[in-house]
Parts: sequence; C-alpha cells; structure tokens
Amino acid sequence: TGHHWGYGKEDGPSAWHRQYPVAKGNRQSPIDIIPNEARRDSTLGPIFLKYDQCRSLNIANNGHSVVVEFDDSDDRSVVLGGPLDNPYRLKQFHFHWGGKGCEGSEHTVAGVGYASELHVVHWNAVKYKTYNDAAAAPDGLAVLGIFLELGDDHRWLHMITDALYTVKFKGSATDFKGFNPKCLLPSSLHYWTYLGSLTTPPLHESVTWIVLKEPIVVSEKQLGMFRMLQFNGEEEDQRMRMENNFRPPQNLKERIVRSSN
Ligand SMILES: COc1ccc(/C(C)=C/C(=O)O)cc1
Ligand SMILES: [Zn+2]
Repeated sequence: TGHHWGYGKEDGPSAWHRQYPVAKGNRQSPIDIIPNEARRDSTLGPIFLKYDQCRSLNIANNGHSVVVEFDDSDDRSVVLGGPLDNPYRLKQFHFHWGGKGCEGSEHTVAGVGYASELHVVHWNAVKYKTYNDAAAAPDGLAVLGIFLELGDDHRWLHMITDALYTVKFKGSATDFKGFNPKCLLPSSLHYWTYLGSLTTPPLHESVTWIVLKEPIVVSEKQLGMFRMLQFNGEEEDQRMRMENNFRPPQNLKERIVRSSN
C-alpha cells in the first residue's frame, strides 16, 4: 500500500522525513563517532552478552536487509551492563553494506566508514510488554553495532552467506536454527555509547547504541554474497540488487558520546 521507503534516489534517506518527520529529530542515528571527543566515563562498566542459550529461528529478506530472528519469549539471551539499567532481550540481527569496493557502514569513526555494519537488536522486556512497545520507547532498545572490515575470510560468516540464496527476494524467509551470534563478535568488547534511534523508518528515538571499537574481518568474497540479495520481491519486474542499504551519519545535536574504559 502506498509509496514505501527505500535507499534509492527518490525514496532514500533524504526523503524519509516526509513520511517520518522524526528523521530531523534530536537523537537520530547513525552518527560520526569522533574518538577524541568521546567522554571516557569511569562509571561505564563492561557489557555482558549472555547468548549461550539463544535460539535462532529464521533468516529473512525484509526488502531492506537480511535479518536473523531469535526466540525472545524469555530471558534466555540478553545483553546487560555498560550503560544499561537492566537486561535487554536479543531479538534479531541484520547487516548494512555498500556497493563493490565502497563503504557501507552506518556509523563512521572520525569520518571514516567501514565496509559493513552488523546490528544486534535487543529490547527492554523488563519495562515493556512487547517488542513493538519497546521499539517506540526512549529506553526501549539496545543495539550493538559491530563494524566489518575487509581482509581474510571470516571463519563463521559462511553460516550466514551459505543461507543467503534461500532469501534472495523480499518477503522470503527460511528456518535458521542453531546460530549463535557470539561467533560474530570481535575479541574486545570496548565500546562507545550514545542515545540514538532506529536507522530505518519509523526512525523511533528508542535506541541506546553500543558500538564496538574493534571491527571483525570478513573477505570481499563473503561480503559480495550479500549483494546477491534483492530489494524487490520475486514477482516484481524491476530487479534491484540489495546494496548501499545504509543511512548516512546524522547531526549529533546536543548529545555526547561516552567511551568504555
Ligand atoms: C515497527 O517496529 C520496528 C521495530 C524495530 C525496527 C528496527 C530494529 C529498525 C532498525 O533496525 O533500524 C523497525 C521497526
Ligand atoms: Zn541496522
């Protein structure tokens, strides 16, 4: 129904504000993170990722990215600590990437982008009854951002890329059991944190961002597999390769970025 948002010239990030005026809000994401201007905060403790009991359910193409969803019916897998007042439940993860050889991350560091960015989305089930309620609340979501840089093959990413052919078109989904996202984490959990938003419509200002400083390394071949995905559904005439599905950095406004020790 009606005109949907995308990443093209007419329906891309610069046009989103028409249907989603919060796009010009005071806590929008992503941002450019300037390490020298981040405030080292000794009250910021480490984050803990309790993923050992996580239950992945499926992998899907939602027309904007490829998403792996988890069973969030209990507190089996959560993120806690750091800037968070309580545990947040693991809900899904997805990626953003560029075109061949181009940058595709959403956050940038001192003006420099990475090849891709992984977002691991968690929600505050202590304070909110449902994920949708949490997604619209100022302390509803905690999203872990992990940069992907190009280099050698990532030893475990093939578990995702091997499944991409099954979700080539928008609206496709297949079973995806037994995947634990801890295999996609870098060795250090040092992070920057700030208050921001979803980076896709509805752009709710509901995210406590936790962006890891250390990128993971994936190969151009592996990242290239993501570009086999398509924005369009199987029945649509217009074939559009899924790439450059990232929002550029937004105004920091009156915010500060804090740094873990
Ligand atoms: C309508 O409910 C929504 C909840 C979450 C999201 C996310 C997680 C968006 C994003 O990743 O930027 C979207 C819609
Ligand atoms: Zn994202």
